[in-house]
Amino acid sequence: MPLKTVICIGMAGSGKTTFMQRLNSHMRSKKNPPYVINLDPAVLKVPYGANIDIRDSIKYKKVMENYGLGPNGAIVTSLNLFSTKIDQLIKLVENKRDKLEHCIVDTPGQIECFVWSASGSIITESFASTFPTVIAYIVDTPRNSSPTTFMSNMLYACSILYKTKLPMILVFNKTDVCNADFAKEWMTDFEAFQTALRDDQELNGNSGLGSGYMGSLINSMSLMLEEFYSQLDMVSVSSFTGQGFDDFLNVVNNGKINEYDEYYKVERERVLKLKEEKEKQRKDKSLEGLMNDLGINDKKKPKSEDDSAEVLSDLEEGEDDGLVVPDEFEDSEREYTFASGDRTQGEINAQNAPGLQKAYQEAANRVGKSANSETAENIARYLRQ
Ligand SMILES: Nc1nc2c(ncn2[C@@H]2O[C@H](COP(=O)(O)OP(=O)(O)OP(=O)(O)O)[C@@H](O)[C@H]2O)c(=O)[nH]1
Repeated sequence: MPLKTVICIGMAGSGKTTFMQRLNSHMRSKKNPPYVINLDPAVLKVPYGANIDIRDSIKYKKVMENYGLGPNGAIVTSLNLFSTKIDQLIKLVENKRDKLEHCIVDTPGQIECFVWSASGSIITESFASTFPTVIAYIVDTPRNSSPTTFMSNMLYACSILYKTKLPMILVFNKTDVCNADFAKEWMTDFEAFQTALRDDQELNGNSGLGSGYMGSLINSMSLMLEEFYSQLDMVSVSSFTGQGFDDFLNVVNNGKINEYDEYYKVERERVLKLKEEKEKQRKDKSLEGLMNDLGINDKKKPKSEDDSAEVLSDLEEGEDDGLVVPDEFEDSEREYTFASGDRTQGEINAQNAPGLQKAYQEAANRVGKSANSETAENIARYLRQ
């Protein structure tokens, strides 16, 4: 059995962490322990034993202080910093490929920080391109018993499904408090949802969310979402009592993983190939532009030889051009860093020059330019400036 990844996503307070805790203990009780990852940098306490915890490498409060950020900005920045290490994380999980069957991942409560950030996409993509991956979208059942809240949550889930292009399981949590049968009915019977919306309108009058523009918007949305519902599996669970976790595992292992292999993997490979080709074209183009700028592209003559237009400047010779000269102490180290000398920190400095030179020499060779080491050195010097 290949190792599968389950990424838990859900609105703040939907019970992701409690769900992770219960899933972990449920799997352990079946003698099938998972590999557990926490990607929420802001959580104070993780109630399950995590094999990898983002908080070990990123100090969320320090990120806030050092970068002068608010809580959400700091979550995104923490994820950005962490995503530079994603290949190492994937390698660690890959080492468990033959020993474990599942890897479960908790994500930040501020759903948009993960789902709509570049780093969230990088992390999700990295998992999905290495292991069969499903999204467990956790829904707070009692809070979604109003048709308008339910619809808003489903729209969010829909956007995540189409963005990640990964199989999704809707997990209606907290069913010890409120049964999720109503949700099942709304998802399968359009008339039932319309009736609930009408009832809500009658109950709350014009002040309710189910009335006016919102009401008619939700009405139309519910028609549109029929297609979305048909692509989903739904389970109801209680992270408190453990009810429904066998069903959840059954859907992960037998239903959604097959879907991943049949449809998503093929689609993913096609998209990745397309992306690679586009990226290669973009790199070739920007390298050519760079060569042109430096006047070393033999396809084009240097500008000064054939350009009739002159570049005008208001500056007298020797006049200050306003460029800021860096302070001597400006390159002092930040307090918060990853391992020293790591290029992923995002600093391209003078020490990286030999590496840069080599990389650009190779790049120049790849695009068939007659680049010699002097050319590459020029490029490196240009970039350093
Ligand atoms: N009754 C009941 N309460 C639950 C259940 N699961 C979680 N809760 C409660 O819901 C609240 C939020 O749970 P968390 O697990 O912290 O939710 P979360 O989605 O991880 O929260 P954030 O990461 O902060 O967004 C807590 O008070 C939990 O005790 C459940 O199955 N039943």
